Amino acid sequence: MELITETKRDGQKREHDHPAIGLPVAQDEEGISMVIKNVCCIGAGYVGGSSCSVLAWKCPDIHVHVVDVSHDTIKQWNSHNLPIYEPGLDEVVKECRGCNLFFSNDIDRAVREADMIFISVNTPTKTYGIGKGKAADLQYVEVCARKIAEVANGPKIVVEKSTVPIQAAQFITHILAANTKPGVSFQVLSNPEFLAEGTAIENLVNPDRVLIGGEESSGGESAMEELTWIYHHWIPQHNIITLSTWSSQLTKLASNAFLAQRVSSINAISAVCEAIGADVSQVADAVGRDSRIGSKFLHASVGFGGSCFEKDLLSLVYIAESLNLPEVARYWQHVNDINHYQRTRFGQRITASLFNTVTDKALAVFGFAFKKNTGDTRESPARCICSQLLEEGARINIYDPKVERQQIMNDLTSTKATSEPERIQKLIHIYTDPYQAVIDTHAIVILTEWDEFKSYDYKKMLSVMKKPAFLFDGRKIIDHEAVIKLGFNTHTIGKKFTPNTL
Ligand SMILES: NC(=O)c1ccc[n+]([C@@H]2O[C@H](COP(=O)([O-])OP(=O)(O)OC[C@H]3O[C@@H](n4cnc5c(N)ncnc54)[C@H](O)[C@@H]3O)[C@@H](O)[C@H]2O)c1
Ligand SMILES: O=c1ccn([C@@H]2O[C@H](COP(=O)(O)OP(=O)(O)O[C@H]3O[C@H](CO)[C@@H](O)[C@H](O)[C@H]3O)[C@@H](O)[C@H]2O)c(=O)[nH]1
Repeated sequence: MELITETKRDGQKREHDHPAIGLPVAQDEEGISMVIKNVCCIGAGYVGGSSCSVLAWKCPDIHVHVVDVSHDTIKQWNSHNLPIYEPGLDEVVKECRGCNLFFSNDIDRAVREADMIFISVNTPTKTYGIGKGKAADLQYVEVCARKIAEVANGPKIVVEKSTVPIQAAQFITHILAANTKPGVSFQVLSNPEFLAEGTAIENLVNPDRVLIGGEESSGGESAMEELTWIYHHWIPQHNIITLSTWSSQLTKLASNAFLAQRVSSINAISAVCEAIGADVSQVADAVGRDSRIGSKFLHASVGFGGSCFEKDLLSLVYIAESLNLPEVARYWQHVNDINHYQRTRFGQRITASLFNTVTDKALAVFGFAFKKNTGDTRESPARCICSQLLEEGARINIYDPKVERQQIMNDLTSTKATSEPERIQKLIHIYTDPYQAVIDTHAIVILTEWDEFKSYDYKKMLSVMKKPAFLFDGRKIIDHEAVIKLGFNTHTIGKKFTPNTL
């Protein structure tokens, strides 16, 4: 394995390739000795990688070992090119890696050495069998529970960080309890993660709240105290909420459902605005000034994306259906349905505005990630809208500052996206320069809210485009008056189109 040399917080240059052991006993503020904290995290994805990097950074007295089944992912965590893009993450990893933060594939060793084990593996929507298309797939969580049961050699606190349906902690507890050996005991806690991609480091350093759910027993309470002690290194007590396991798990799903519901609510209003001639930005601003409502998550858009909102909404729908609460299930299902409606509506508006056909027309697409400041394309509205346009025969020139070319190609030509991958592939061109991407196109379509899109020279772009030139702002980030003055026919969410007569 390649050795990395990095300058650490003590100013020393160090090389490393494997986890160190034998860190000193930790002490809290009063100088009371706490148990040695060897923390292990199973799953080196967005959540495991970022949250444990911050944990190592804020707790130099804790040894943090992040493990994963994927060799490629771990190789990247141990390189200068991390597997995920998050503002600020590189700096945190650089400072701690090789000191008290380690990444490896040695899951057995990490579990054995840890006194606290975070489970941060993926919990996608099931694509098969019972609950297909709605229920969370817990197979990876179960594999972790069984692995911990198999190799644990002493008392362990198991912390479920993945987003899971209620009752998941019970099934983890059941698997662990059925496999206890002499000298081995387990406590299971729920500690859902609330970071948002693109702002993960900021959210982890200054969280609105941290939830710690556990059992009402002396073992459960002392495990909760241990985890509270870790978070106390940087988070004030009033932001740490202890609650029951079920409340903790349900709060995570409810929080995402509430946020998604706000986006769908304003998007539903945006359709009304377009029909009657009101402006959704004005409505959102005025509605959000009511302090009981607040202004966040009221930005109308092409719809929400990302790996969590849809998945967690569907999981909530499935739970409600399983509990025989069909009205509740329908309510949350509709939040997701409005999201699909919003994406489709925008794609249809593009085709309708371009004289009812986009066949063989070149369109420049700005943005493919599901939101700005991330390279993540999971459930990105751009995937859905591009697929819609490709189905209509449009040629699309895509530019995104962070998404890799291969990722875009995979997303648009996978069997999930199309039944004709070869035809579709020929219609897609990926650009690294937005000014090249617009040459000879009929329209610019903005699908991610990257800040750099606001400051482009649209006059220069217009000069190399076909006329009449169109601009579809699916994120409402451009100065529309300015681009209309330049000569663009400008369409945006939540506002009626006025033909450009200039
Ligand atoms: N991405 C987010 O912004 C976010 C935020 C909050 C909560 N969550 C939740 O956190 C969980 C993880 O999400 P993510 O985005 O980090 O997922 P991810 O897909 O980025 O990472 C999951 C990692 O777990 C690894 N893994 C799977 N099974 C494993 C096993 N048995 N042993 C070792 N490694 C294994 C995978 O290889 C992968 O690297 C999910 O439940 C998600 O809903 C995600
Ligand atoms: O006013 C808004 C706000 C967001 N969005 C879109 O909604 C999606 C989700 O955005 P955001 O919530 O910022 O990003 P995520 O990384 O998906 O984070 C959500 O999902 C995570 C995973 O569960 C949670 O941890 C976070 O708290 C929760 O915000 C993105 O496509 C945004 O563009 C809008 O369209 N309008």
